[in-house]
Amino acid sequence: MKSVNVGLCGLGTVGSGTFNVMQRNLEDIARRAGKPVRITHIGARRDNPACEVGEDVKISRDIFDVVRDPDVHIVVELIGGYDTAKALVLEAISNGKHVVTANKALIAVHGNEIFKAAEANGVVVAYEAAVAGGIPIIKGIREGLVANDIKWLAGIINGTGNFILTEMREKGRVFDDVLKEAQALGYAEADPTFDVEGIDAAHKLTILASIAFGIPLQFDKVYTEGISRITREDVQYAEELGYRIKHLGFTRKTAEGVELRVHPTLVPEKRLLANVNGVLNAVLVEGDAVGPTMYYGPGAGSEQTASSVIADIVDIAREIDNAGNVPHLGYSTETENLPVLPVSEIETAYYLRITVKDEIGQMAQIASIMSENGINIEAILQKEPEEDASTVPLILLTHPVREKHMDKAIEALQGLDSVIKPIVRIRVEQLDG
Ligand SMILES: NC(=O)c1ccc[n+]([C@@H]2O[C@H](COP(=O)([O-])OP(=O)(O)OC[C@H]3O[C@@H](n4cnc5c(N)ncnc54)[C@H](O)[C@@H]3O)[C@@H](O)[C@H]2O)c1
Ligand SMILES: N[C@@H](CCO)C(=O)O
Ligand code: NA
Repeated sequence: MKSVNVGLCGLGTVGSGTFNVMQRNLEDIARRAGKPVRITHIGARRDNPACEVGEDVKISRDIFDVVRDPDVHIVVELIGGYDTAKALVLEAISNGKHVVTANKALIAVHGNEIFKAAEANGVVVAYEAAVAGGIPIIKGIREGLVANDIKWLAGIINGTGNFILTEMREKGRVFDDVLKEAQALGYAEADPTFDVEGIDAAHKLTILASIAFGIPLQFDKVYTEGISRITREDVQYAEELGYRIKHLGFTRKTAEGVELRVHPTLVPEKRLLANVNGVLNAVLVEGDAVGPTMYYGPGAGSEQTASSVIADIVDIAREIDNAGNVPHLGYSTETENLPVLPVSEIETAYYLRITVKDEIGQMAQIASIMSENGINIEAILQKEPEEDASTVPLILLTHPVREKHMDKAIEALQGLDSVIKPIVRIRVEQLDG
């Protein structure tokens, strides 16, 4: 093929970044691809003043005109959301076009169906930009770590959430104020509850677990907790114990099945992951041959994400007549269907914040409930009484325990007369391979 024509659907944050980087680096991109690669058709509801689109590019207000354009070889879906995006991608596939998307919601929820359709039609659906923005993590795992039996991976995979936690810790800012800034910077999802309630991270973890372990995409089985209940006090107490609170996606293969979970996590402050701040993302992957490797970079942003979108476009352009030599989820046959474990069977250490009446004998009662449930305490901090002087926060760090035993202990603790507020629990991961 002499030159490759790209149809761009959606001209928002990522769409405009993709257009501008393609224009700016056109010559280098052509030399790297071995042929000219051009955006020839844009589908957008309105023009974007951030993009100077020349006369040579066709503009359609109906994005479906792009997937029906016989001259377009690669359709780039950057509109986001589930339904229209799914219809658009499936129609592109059935019209024999390759697809590039940044839409993790679409891949995590409808990816199994979409990849099947793509394979049946001999086209590729590429999604590097969908996970960890500009970091080449899909390529890193699916190709770079192909030799390894992957044991586990842990990642900071939502830029907005990490930006919020960082600003709260470093500057003492309040949650809502930082979220507004993340939205203005173009980091947040159209519905920002996807960011702060962990749904976006769960979409990305679904994808990472599938390419790490060769299991089907199973978004509905991810245990998901967001950061919206994290307080400044917990951030501070964690710090006194030598930890940082990070919102992690975590997946591990055990003899019983696969853990798939997204939640705030205490990470020892000396770990690299604990020092990934702002909108930056990082994914730590443990392979049996290579050991731990970490991938670090911008998790969101216009040109940062465009970097991954264009990497996929060039990958396809290089092999356009022979595309598809890397299987969509990295495995060309269905893997043994490893079950996903319920969260009750997962074992982690815990940080607990228990607010008790300031009276004698509390500690003994708490210690005895913990020991009845087989839970060992690693550290206890007794803080100063709170403003009203009648209650004190007790901060406990435990050794690893099955979640179902911790559930029982918390239920018993919560039943004590002296425990007067809901107990806060945050899981702890040492992340030391
Ligand atoms: N913003 C980021 O940093 C980032 C990073 C990685 C992935 N993503 C993903 O990229 C995708 C796009 O995100 P964004 O931040 O660019 O969003 P955005 O809201 O800035 O852009 C989406 C654009 O698509 C347009 N659009 C939506 N439906 C349309 C339709 N039916 N017809 C025509 N135009 C339509 C909107 O008008 C808007 O201009 C999403 O799937 C998002 O999750 C975003
Ligand atoms: N809203 C997402 C965009 C990148 O996927 C984030 O903040 O990480
Ligand atoms: Na990526």
